[in-house]
Amino acid sequence: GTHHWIPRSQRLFGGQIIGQALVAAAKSVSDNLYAHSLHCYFVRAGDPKVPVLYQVDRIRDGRSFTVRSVRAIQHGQPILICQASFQMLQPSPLQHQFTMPVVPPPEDLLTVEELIRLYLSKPDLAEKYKLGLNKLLANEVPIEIKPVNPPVFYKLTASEPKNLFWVRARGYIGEGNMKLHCCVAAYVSDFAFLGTALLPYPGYRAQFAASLDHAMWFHSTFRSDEWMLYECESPWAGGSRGLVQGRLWRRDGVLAASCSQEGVLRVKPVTRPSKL
Ligand SMILES: CC(C)(COP(=O)(O)OP(=O)(O)OC[C@H]1O[C@@H](n2cnc3c(N)ncnc32)[C@H](O)[C@@H]1OP(=O)(O)O)[C@@H](O)C(=O)NCCC(=O)NCCSC(=O)CCCC(=O)O
Repeated sequence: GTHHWIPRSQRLFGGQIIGQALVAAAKSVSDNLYAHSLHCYFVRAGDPKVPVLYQVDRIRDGRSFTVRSVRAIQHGQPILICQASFQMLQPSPLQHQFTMPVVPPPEDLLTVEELIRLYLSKPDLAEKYKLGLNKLLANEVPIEIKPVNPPVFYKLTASEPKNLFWVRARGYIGEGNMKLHCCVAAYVSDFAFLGTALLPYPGYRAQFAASLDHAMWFHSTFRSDEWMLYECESPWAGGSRGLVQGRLWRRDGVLAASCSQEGVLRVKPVTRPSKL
């Protein structure tokens, strides 16, 4: 595996490692099998200077379900362990899902880049904020995001640990095969996910944040290069960790995938200049 976007932390983006691990697992199963879940642990930081080797163990080929175990390796040591399970299509009368939240369509909302440009155009914006916003703009990620409730940059207001945004992979993937869309969704699902746990704490900034584990369940067909609504919430934080859960919705209201993640979150208070 080679690298795309590298986060500022200079450790490999977790979503990239999961997505590539799923590519590796999917290559070892037959075409009539579809990914339905994966469970991963991030055990070491990924090194952006070298590629990643994905080693797949064929755990079991069953009649309906097939399980693979993948180790992502760098410098001879695992950085991620991932179990992925595939199933042949087996329709059933048992079928239900939650209802997608009602939100404005992506066409009515601005991308993160457009929001940043809007902020940068404000004449009274302090120089130090301009620098930070320009850095964010230069941070070219292969994902497009349209927040439903755009953040007010640099305003220290606590909010509920809930976040809603439209998301899609940049560029055109096409119908392609469903396995590829699942791999791209795995990439997308890790982006800005753990940050949901920090929303109630604007007085603190993350000194060290990294995902510890990530699980996903794929429910229906979808296209990761088309807008999906990512509904994220954090039901709990404690012990220097935060738990986040997410649902990826197709824009027609079909639940495409569910995700869960726990991450280590070590924070320090934001220091504000004295008003005296
Ligand atoms: C999670 C860890 C770090 C756990 O390993 P560990 O040996 O147990 O490490 P550790 O003791 O936690 O140390 C890590 C670091 O935390 C420091 N530390 C330790 N205790 C404290 C403390 N009380 N206060 C403040 N700092 C503390 C340690 O000194 C370590 O710092 P250092 O790395 O030496 O600078 C490791 O397993 C690991 O690195 N796993 C990989 C995690 C990862 O890379 N995940 C994927 C990337 S994260 C991501 O992609 C999310 C992106 C989010 C987004 O951009 O939206």
